[in-house]
Amino acid sequence: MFEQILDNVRQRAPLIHCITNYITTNDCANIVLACGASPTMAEAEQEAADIASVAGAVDINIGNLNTMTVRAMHRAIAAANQAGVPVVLDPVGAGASAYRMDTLREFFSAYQFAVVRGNVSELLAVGGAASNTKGVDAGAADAVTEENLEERVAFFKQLSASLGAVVSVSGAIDIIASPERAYICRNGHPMMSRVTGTGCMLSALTAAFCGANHDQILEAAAAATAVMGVAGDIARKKTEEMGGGTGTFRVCLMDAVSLMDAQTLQGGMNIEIR
Ligand SMILES: Nc1ncnc2c1ncn2[C@@H]1O[C@H](COP(=O)(O)OP(=O)(O)OP(=O)(O)O)[C@@H](O)[C@H]1O
Ligand SMILES: Cc1ncsc1CCO
Ligand SMILES: [Mg+2]
Repeated sequence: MFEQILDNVRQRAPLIHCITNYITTNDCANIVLACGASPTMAEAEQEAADIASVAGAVDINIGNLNTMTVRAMHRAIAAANQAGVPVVLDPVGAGASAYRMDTLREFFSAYQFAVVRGNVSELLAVGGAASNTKGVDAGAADAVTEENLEERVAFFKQLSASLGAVVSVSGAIDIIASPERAYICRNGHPMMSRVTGTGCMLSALTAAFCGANHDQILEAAAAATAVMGVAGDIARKKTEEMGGGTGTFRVCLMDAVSLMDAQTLQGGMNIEIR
């Protein structure tokens, strides 16, 4: 099924409108291209609605907010909701500041999101639980482990129900939850958290996958996570062979997403459903 979802991205090449942070915007544009979709980064409030309303999906990332981009985000999300375009929200740094939490609260009260995708500390904060977020990074104490997996899956299924959105949580163990069903993904490598923006890239990738698969949002979000995880495994191996560090790894990760095919995905992914 994930192979078909990937194939749809390549065949349909959806336009993905991203309003993201300037730290990782180039990586987000490149990962969208790498998977076969077509990115446009546009954050002027004057044009946000025009672009969002004709996109296959919209990616909203609150990593580095300012008054102007928040205004553009409101325009883009409202237009996407009006046009039936799925919106992926990355609540970067949720729990780190009142400004981020207030902005998220405004979003959740006014709009509908297809997927809310972030690291575990961010999604604990979104769900109103105690969060140990370290700025934009997940706190070690919040990690999903084999011991707390059952409890976390239940929490994120419930959060999915209350947000009316798929909840996609990244870390060593990824959880992609709807109210009834969750995919658990155990691919990837800790080196992924030593490169900035792998989560931002995963959100952009999730938007690309949703943009080509409007009728299967849960599966599209899980497939995006599986592709990123398998790419992380491949990149780790390549980096090791080259004796490289995090810089090499970043390039290998992009390569692995661009070269991903059905067979590699099928053979590499470690996914379970609960
Ligand atoms: N310890 C780990 N082991 C395996 N994979 C990991 C690990 N940590 C992160 N990943 C993978 O890295 C990607 C990004 O996840 P992470 O939780 O670091 O996102 P993030 O905190 O939102 O990143 P950022 O905000 O820096 O862009 C996901 O594909 C995730 O599966
Ligand atoms: C480092 C950083 N700071 C704000 S956004 C961002 C990119 C990773 O989320
Ligand atoms: Mg993040």
